[in-house]
Amino acid sequence: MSNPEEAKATTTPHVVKEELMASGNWVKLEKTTYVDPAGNTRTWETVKRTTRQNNTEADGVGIIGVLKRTLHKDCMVMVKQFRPPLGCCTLEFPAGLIDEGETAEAAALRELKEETGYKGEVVGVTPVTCLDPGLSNCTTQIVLVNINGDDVENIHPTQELGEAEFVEVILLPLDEIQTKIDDLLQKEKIMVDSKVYIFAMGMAQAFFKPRELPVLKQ
Ligand SMILES: Nc1nc(=O)[nH]c2c1ncn2[C@H]1C[C@H](O)[C@@H](COP(=O)(O)OP(=O)(O)O)O1
Repeated sequence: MSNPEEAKATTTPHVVKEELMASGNWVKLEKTTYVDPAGNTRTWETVKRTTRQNNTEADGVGIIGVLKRTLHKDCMVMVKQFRPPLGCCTLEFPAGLIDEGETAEAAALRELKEETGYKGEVVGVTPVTCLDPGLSNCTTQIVLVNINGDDVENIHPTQELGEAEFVEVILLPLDEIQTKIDDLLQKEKIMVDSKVYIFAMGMAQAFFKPRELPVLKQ
C-alpha cells in the first residue's frame, strides 16, 4: 500500500503519448502514457471511438424528450433496443452519434425523429459530458427536447430506422417514472442506462420530497 506522506500531489497530471494497440471500424484501443499527480509516469488502456467529428468534442447526443399532450400526463420518450456489448436489451434515452458539421441540437432532433418518429423543439443542452472516463474518452451532450403531442405531425409518429436498427419506443409518465422503470425491470430481462435511472431518481425526489412535512433531520 502506498504511504500517503510519500505520494504528495506536486505535479499537474498530463498525457505524454497515445499509442495505438488495436483498431476497428468504430472503436480503437490505445496505450495512454501519462504523468500522475505525484510525478510518476504510468500507462492506461483507453478505448476511443473512431467516428468523432472535427467540429465537436462530443461523440454523440442523448435526448431527454418530454411528450406533452392535452388531457395526458407528460411522458418521457424512451427507447428499448438490443445492445450487442451487453447481450441484452436496454432502456435508454434516444441517442446517436453526431454527424459531420452537425450541432448537438440538430443531431438530437434528427436522432429523435429517426428513432421515435417524434418532431421536437430543443429547450436545453448540457455541456460536453463524459460517459465512462475510467475506460474511454467517449462523450455526449444531453439535449432536453419538448414534444408537442397535439401537433398533427406527432399524432401518429413514424420511425425512420436504418436497415440494422430495431428500436421500440416506450412512453413512461414523468411523475412516476422510477416506479414504472422498476416494474419494467421486474417483468423482463432488460438493463437500464445509468443516465435514465439517475434522471428517474431525481424526478422522484423533485416530485415527492418537497411536499413532505418537514421532520427533524438526524
Ligand atoms: N461500437 C460499435 N460497433 C459497431 O459495430 N457499430 C457501431 C458501433 N457504434 C455505433 N455503431 C453503428 C451502429 C449504427 O449503424 C451507427 C449509428 O449509430 P447511432 O444511431 O448514431 O448510435 P446508437 O443508436 O447509440 O447506436 O453506428
